[in-house]
Amino acid sequence: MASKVFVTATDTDAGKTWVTASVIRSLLKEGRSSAKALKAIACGLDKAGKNEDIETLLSAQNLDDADQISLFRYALPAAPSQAAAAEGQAVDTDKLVKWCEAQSDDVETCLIEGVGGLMVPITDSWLLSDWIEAMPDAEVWLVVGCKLGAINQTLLTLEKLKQMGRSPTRIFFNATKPEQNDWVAPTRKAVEPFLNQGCTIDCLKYGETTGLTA
Ligand SMILES: Nc1ncnc2c1ncn2[C@@H]1O[C@H](COP(=O)(O)OP(=O)(O)OP(=O)(O)O)[C@@H](O)[C@H]1O
Ligand SMILES: C[C@H](N)[C@H](N)CCCCCC(=O)O
Ligand SMILES: [Mg+2]
Repeated sequence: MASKVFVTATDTDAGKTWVTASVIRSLLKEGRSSAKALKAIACGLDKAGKNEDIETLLSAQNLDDADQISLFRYALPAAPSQAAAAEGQAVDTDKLVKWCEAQSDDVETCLIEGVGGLMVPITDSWLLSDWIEAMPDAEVWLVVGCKLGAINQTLLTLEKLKQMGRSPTRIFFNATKPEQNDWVAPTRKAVEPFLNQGCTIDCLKYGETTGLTA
């Protein structure tokens, strides 16, 4: 398994945190303690100042301090450019990339969960795709939230990743709700002919986790 993996998706709520938590649990259970999962930018805090993704990933790693896995946190559940602006701030993208690289240097395997999908603005002039480009040695994994419309979202995402020279090494066809289970196979069937050679395919129905570690 690559030392650095960037987990992106077709959209927000596709299952990035679900997949990332599932994989980090497997890695740590195997005794590979030098693995870490990050949610570097989190948007959406509850009244106690907690973010759901961060809590899920902390719990999967038996950690308790948000600062261990997260750098920028904003209250508004929106794109980072907007969530930061609502607090009179902007994401410092240099700091973000340097922090992710430094975190990755400390461990054998580092999973980095993105935010929403590939074209989400991190700032008004820097997209999530720019974040991936700034981390050229990270593998890209793509999580597909299977539903009507996901085929188009997936092919657009694959096209952009191909243009970037960063086609995914692994794709997850995921159901985030029981009623999405029936969309997993048809979405996979339509997308598979367009996948780059060597891309590993995983299908996760609602409630299923992945034991994958490599
Ligand atoms: N295979 C699955 N089985 C059961 N629940 C799932 C599955 N995948 C995702 N979910 C649930 O669906 C919701 C959305 O998934 P998740 O939070 O992982 O999406 P995300 O891509 O990380 O979204 P965001 O863009 O907000 O980070 C969560 O409540 C999660 O627990
Ligand atoms: C708040 C949410 N859960 C994510 N963290 C942010 C998703 C931003 C999506 C923006 C968009 O694509 O319109
Ligand atoms: Mg998430």
